[in-house]
Amino acid sequence: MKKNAFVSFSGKSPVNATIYLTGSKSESNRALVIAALSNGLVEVKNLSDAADTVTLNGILQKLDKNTTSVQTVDVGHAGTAMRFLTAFLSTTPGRFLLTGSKRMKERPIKLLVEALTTLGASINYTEEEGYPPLEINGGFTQKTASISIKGDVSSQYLSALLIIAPVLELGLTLTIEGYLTSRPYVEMTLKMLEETGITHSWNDNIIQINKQDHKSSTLVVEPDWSAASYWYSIVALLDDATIALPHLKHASLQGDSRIQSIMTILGVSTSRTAEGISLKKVLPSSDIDDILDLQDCPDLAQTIIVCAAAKGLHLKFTGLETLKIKETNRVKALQNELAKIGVELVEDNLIYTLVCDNLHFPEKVVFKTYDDHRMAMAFAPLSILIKEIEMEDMDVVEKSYPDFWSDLEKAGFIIKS
Ligand SMILES: O=C(O)C1=C[C@@H](OP(=O)(O)O)[C@@H](O)[C@H](O)C1
Ligand SMILES: C=C(OP(=O)(O)O)C(=O)O
Repeated sequence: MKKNAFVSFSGKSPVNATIYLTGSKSESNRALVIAALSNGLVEVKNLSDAADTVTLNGILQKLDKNTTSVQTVDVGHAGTAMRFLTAFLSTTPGRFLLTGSKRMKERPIKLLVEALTTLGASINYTEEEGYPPLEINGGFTQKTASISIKGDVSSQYLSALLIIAPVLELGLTLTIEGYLTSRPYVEMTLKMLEETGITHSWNDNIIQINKQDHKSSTLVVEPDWSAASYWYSIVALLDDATIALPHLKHASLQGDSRIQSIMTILGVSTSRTAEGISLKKVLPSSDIDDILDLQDCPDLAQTIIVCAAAKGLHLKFTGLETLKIKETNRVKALQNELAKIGVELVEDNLIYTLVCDNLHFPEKVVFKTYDDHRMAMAFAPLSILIKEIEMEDMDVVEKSYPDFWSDLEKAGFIIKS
């Protein structure tokens, strides 16, 4: 049963809180699949509590290597798990039906399936062509090392292919066609592979990985920068606040650490401390780019757009194309919910502009979350400005940040369900 959260802010200022964020979902999901392919050589520490990671871990633990019957693998809403498992199961002897939630069946996977099929994998669609569920006959004889894939739909396809590359008999030569979206996630994949001894070359648009063994190593997952972004929004909307985020790394594997520089324009300064990172409310920097390009960090888009809207900033954004194929169509979801505070997000030729002339904060707003954790977490900070928010389906946050609501309580928010 879905339950709603009633969120308000105590008004107590200044806010001083220390928040221990869970591990990065992206790093955790890579670590799990790399470890599963490493013949027991790679160990993983500090796994995320994110439901997507718990789901992927459960699936990998439960796989039966000795059965010839079809194993049904259900990833729910977990996009990275779907993409990584499509590649992983293709290399794993056995028969699998890889499926997910209703929304997962609307999230495209054709480019990845085509790339794997070119390598030699056996994958069929059981419902709509180009979308999960997939029927996978795992453990293929590789036909070629060379494949190419469009880079502008989802970087997860590339990461999925790169993670299995070291165990492919002929290795992998991956040509990226066109623009590479979410590029830092591909860099994260390669860096984590490097930590486990896997070497690669990346020249122009070609990434090459030879067949090679992982080395005995430990992948230690960093705290989640996407989760940290909601704390930046909270600090930006408060009059006076200091938030400590222990163990968070300034120089991170995660591209979402870019929130540090972006949030200077919304009035949050970041400092490095002996423990990790500390956020403080400051005067906003006036050094604003004409257009903020979010292609490298799509998961920050909702945080930044909602926070900027609440501050009445007429900012412009590009790089939002991939938002339409995530947990929901995030552009539409943002447009619908921002309208409730009088803000429009207007698209013109792939440039999105916040129009805040009618910005207002009603006494109470009910926000919908569209089965999207980031909708709930991006809009919750508005309870600093709106007397009461009713957030639909509060447990949606479990996908990446299960402690979100209890962490808010530590900073003076009041959460009732
Ligand atoms: O590889 C990853 O861990 C991710 C890549 C991004 O997806 P796209 O590459 O589809 O933009 C991001 O939005 C997602 O939350 C996690
Ligand atoms: C898009 C996301 O996740 P995924 O694609 O893994 O479902 C996300 O966490 O914002």
